[in-house]
Amino acid sequence: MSDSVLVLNAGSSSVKFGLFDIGSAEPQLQCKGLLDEQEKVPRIVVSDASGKQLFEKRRPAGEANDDGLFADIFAWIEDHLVGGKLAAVGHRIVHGGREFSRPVAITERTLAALDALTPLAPLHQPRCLAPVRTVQSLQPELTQIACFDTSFHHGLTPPASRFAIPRQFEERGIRRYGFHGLSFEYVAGRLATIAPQSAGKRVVVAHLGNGASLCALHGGKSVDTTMGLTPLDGLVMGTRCGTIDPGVLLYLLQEEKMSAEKVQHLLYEKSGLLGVSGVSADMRALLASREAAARDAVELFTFRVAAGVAVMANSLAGLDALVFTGGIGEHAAEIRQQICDRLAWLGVRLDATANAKAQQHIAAADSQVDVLVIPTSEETSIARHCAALLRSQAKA
Ligand SMILES: Nc1ncnc2c1ncn2[C@@H]1O[C@H](COP(=O)(O)OP(=O)(O)O)[C@@H](O)[C@H]1O
Ligand SMILES: CC(=O)OP(=O)(O)O
Ligand SMILES: [Mg+2]
Repeated sequence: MSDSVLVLNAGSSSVKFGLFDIGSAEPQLQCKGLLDEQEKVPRIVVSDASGKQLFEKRRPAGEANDDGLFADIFAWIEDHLVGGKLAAVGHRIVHGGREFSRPVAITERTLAALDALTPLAPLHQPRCLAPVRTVQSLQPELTQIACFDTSFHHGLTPPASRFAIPRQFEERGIRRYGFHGLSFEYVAGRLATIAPQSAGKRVVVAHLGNGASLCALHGGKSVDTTMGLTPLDGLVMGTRCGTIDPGVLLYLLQEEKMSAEKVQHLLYEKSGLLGVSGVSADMRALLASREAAARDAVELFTFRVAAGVAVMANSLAGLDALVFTGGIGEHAAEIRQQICDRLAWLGVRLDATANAKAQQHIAAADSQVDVLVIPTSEETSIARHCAALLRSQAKA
């Protein structure tokens, strides 16, 4: 049996992991797992590549950190590695800042540089970096590789990358970085296989999960995206406000006398679907709710996704394909329908039956825009990057 890579993807509402065999050109998923913290009792669930459950363990609710969780994941994987060895652990790191434009092996210096980016992704960066430290303490010799959400957007140029503030701030790195790049990269690759006629054209990918953003792809490359310096910008998210008049922040600070920490907490953790609905950050709960405020939150979500698609279409000077991915994008037919209804003026039309069944192609025959559902796999993107980096290190 050949070597494996363990991939850890610590997102804002879930921790996902995958064990990949990297013996062949394309990494092969051996097993995958999930910790769903939105359930009342958080559970780790491990299943094989086909989805058959292999292992389940409940975690105590409200743990102070994920150390115990990662120790459990590690123990399970070590027990199930037959033959070959674990060559590396690959991590999804949300912010790579100016410095990290491609995957790197993690050193103490890298870790310190990534830690310093925490103010630019306060919800994510600590969650992404904690498992790096846990693995360091469990297996100090094991290679760990950082793969960045921001890398895929590194080629963004003005005007898409620029904020309208004095230029000296841009020189200091205050610009749009964009996130969810590992997901957009994976989806762009799948699109090239599934719909090669659309892949090279003007494509908008809607990654709609707990965090949500859009990416304008031209020739498979990111040319615009809705997130900015931080993953707070753009669409309405589970608990994040998305685009907001910056005057609101000034008002909260100056007139409401809120501290910067309180404003950060409000905008990252208490806003978005949760803040508007007062019910939940989870789209499943909002769609099931009879509360008017839950409907308001869904309406604002779809309104802003559709508005964002129009902005991305502007960057592409048109729209040939729209792809839905992420937890909401893949599973919520009603949300896809509402968004596409709002985009009818751009020539987007859904086939209601195909949409309800979440088929790969969901555009109606008369749609001017191809519409697809493509399940994402940030873990596969990370495994590919790790395998490539390990191969290049072996050659060097
Ligand atoms: N069947 C479903 N219907 C509606 N929304 C769903 C469904 N399944 C998952 N979701 C939504 O997807 C979100 C999680 O998306 P995901 O991409 O897995 O999250 P993360 O951003 O943490 O990676 C959940 O918060 C939930 O709102
Ligand atoms: C960048 C981001 O928002 O990530 P997630 O969707 O995992 O919260
Ligand atoms: Mg995610």
